[in-house]
Amino acid sequence: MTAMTTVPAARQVRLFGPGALLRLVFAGLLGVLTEAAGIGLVGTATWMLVRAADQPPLAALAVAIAAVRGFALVKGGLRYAERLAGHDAVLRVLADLRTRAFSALAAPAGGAVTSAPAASPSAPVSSSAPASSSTPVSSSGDVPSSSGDVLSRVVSDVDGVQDAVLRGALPAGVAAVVGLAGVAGVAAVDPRAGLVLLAGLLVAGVLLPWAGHRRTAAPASAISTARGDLTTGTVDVVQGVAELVAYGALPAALADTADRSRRLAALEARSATVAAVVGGAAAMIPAAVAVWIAVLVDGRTAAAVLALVALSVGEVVVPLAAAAVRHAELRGGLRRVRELIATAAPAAAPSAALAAAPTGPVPASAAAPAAGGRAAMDRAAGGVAAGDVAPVGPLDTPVDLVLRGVTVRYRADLPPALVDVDLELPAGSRVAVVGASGSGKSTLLAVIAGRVPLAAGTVDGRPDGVEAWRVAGGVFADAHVFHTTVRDNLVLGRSGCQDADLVRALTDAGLPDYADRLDDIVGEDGGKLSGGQRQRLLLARALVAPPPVLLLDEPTEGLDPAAADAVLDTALQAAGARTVVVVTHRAAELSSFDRVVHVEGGRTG
Ligand SMILES: Nc1ncnc2c1ncn2[C@@H]1O[C@H](COP(=O)(O)OP(=O)(O)OP(=O)(O)O)[C@@H](O)[C@H]1O
Repeated sequence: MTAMTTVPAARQVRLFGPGALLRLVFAGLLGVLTEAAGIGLVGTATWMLVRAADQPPLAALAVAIAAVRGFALVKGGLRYAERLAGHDAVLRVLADLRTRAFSALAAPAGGAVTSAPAASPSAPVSSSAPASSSTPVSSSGDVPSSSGDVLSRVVSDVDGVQDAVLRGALPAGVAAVVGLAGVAGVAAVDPRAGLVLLAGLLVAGVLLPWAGHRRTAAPASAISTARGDLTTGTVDVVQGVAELVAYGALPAALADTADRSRRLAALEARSATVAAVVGGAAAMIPAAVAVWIAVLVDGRTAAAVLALVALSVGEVVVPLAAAAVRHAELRGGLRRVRELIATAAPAAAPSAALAAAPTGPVPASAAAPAAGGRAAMDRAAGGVAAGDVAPVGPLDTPVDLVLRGVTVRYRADLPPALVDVDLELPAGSRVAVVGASGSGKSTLLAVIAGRVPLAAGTVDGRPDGVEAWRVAGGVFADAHVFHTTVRDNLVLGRSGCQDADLVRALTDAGLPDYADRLDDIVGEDGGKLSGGQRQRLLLARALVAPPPVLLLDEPTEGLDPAAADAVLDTALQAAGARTVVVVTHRAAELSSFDRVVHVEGGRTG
C-alpha cells in the first residue's frame, strides 16, 4: 500500500461511530449546563452581595440566597455527571480504537506493520522514498523506523485520542456554546459590554489558540520523530547489549541514546514554553474584559454583575489555548491512527485476529534472555564500568585457552547445557564444533567468549572465565545487527577503523556488493538484508579486527554450498595465525580444520 492509496481511505475513517458521538454530545450538553450553573452562581452571588451592601430586609435576598445554594449544588452534580459521561464515552471510544488498531497490526494482509523502512534511523522516510508494501505511510512520510517505534507510537497515538476529545473537542464545543450565549446575554443588558466580551473571547478563544497551534505544529512533528528515534535507539541498545559490551561500544551507544533523549527534552521544553505563554496570555484576558466592563457599564449593580459574568464566561475559553497546543502535538498521532485503521482488512474482526495469533509454546529465547545478553548484563551488574570494557585483544597476540570441567546450567530446573567439558585450544588451532541441534555447541562458544556464567569448572584457570571474553569474540548465535548503517555495524564503536578495513572485511566475508554501500541502513536487526547477507555482515564485523581467538557460530548459514565454501576459506585465511573455532553443520567444511570436537548432550568427545 502506498501513500497514494492509503491517505484517501484514511480520511474516510471515522474514529468513532454515531453511538459514541451521541454520548459525547450528551457529555457536552452536561458541560454547557455545568458552566451555565457556574455563571448563574457567580451572577446571582454578585447581585446578592451588591444588594446586601445596602442592608435590605433579609426577605429581599431570600430568593437570591436559595438560588445561590441551588446553583452551587446543581453545578457540583452536573460537573460530576459531565465528567462521568465524557470519560465513559471516551473510554468506550478508546476500547474500540485499541481493538481496531490491534486488528490492523495483526492483520496478515493489508495492515501488518512489521518493520518499517527509513532513510535513516533518525530521519523518517520522505514521501518519495520507497515504502514497504505492508507499512502504512502517511502523506507526510511520517514513518516509524522500527517495530519498537511502531509499538510505542501506536500506543501513544491511540491514547492521544483521549486527550484530543476530553481536553480538546469537548471543551471547545462547550466554550463555543457558552461563549455565544454569554455574549448574547451580556449584550441584551448592555450592548457595549457584549462587544467587549465578544472581543475578549475572540482573542482568548480563537486568536491565541490559533497562534499556539501554529507555533507548535513544526516542533510537534519534530517531537514525534525525536521520540521515535529515542525508542529505536533504546531498543537497539537493549537488544544488542551483548555485542556492544563485547566490542567495547557500550559507552558510545549510551552516549548516543543520551543525546537522543536530550534532543527530545529540548523540543518538548520548546513546546511547553509555547503552551505556557499562550495559556498565560489567555488567562489574563477574562480579567481584563471584566475590568473594562466594570468601568464601561453604568450602575453599580449592573456593572458588577456583568463584569463577573463576563469573567466566568471568559474562563470557559481560557483552556482552549493550551488545548490547541496539545492538539498540534496530537494531530500527527490522530492521522496515523486513521491511516493504521484504514489498512485493516474490513473482515478482520478482533476475535478473528486474536484467533489467528500463534498459540504454540513460547520459544526459550523469548522466555529467557539470550546467554550472551544475560552474561553481559551480569557483568555490567557486577560493577564493570562501561568505560572499563576493553575491546578485543591485540590482533596478533597468540592465546592458548584451556577449559577444565566446565558445566553450564541455564536454569536450575533444567538439565545442564554443558557437562564437565574439557577442551584445549592451543594458539593458532583450527577447531570445528559439530553436534545435533541443542547439543550445546553455541553454549560452548559462549563459554570460550566468557559470555555465560559457569556452574562449575574453569576457563584459563579462572572459575568465572571472565578473562576469556577479552581475547575471544566473533559471530554468536544471538548476534544483533543494529538499526543503522553498514559502516556503523562494522565499526561498532572501535576506534581507528578506516573504510579500507571495512571494505576488506566485507570482501573477505563474501559481501563485496556492500563495499560501496557503507551508508546503507540495514533495518531493524538487519531486516533489510537476506539471512545470508545478515550472517556475512556479522562475519565481516568479526573480521574487521579479529580477536586472537575467533569464534564463528555457523558463519555460512543461509549460503549455498559453493558460496559457503568460498566464504569459509577466505575467512580462515583472513584469520591468519589466530585460533579459530567454528560451529558447523556441514560435513564438507570439516576438512578445513585440524580438529573436530563432537558435542552430544552437553558433553564433548
Ligand atoms: N538462554 C538460554 N536459556 C535456557 N536454555 C538455553 C539457553 N540457551 C540454550 N539453552 C539450552 O541449552 C541447550 C544447548 O543449547 P545450544 O544453543 O548451546 O545448542 P546448539 O547445539 O548450539 O543448538 P543449535 O545447533 O540448534 O544452535 C539446549 O537445550 C537449549 O535449549
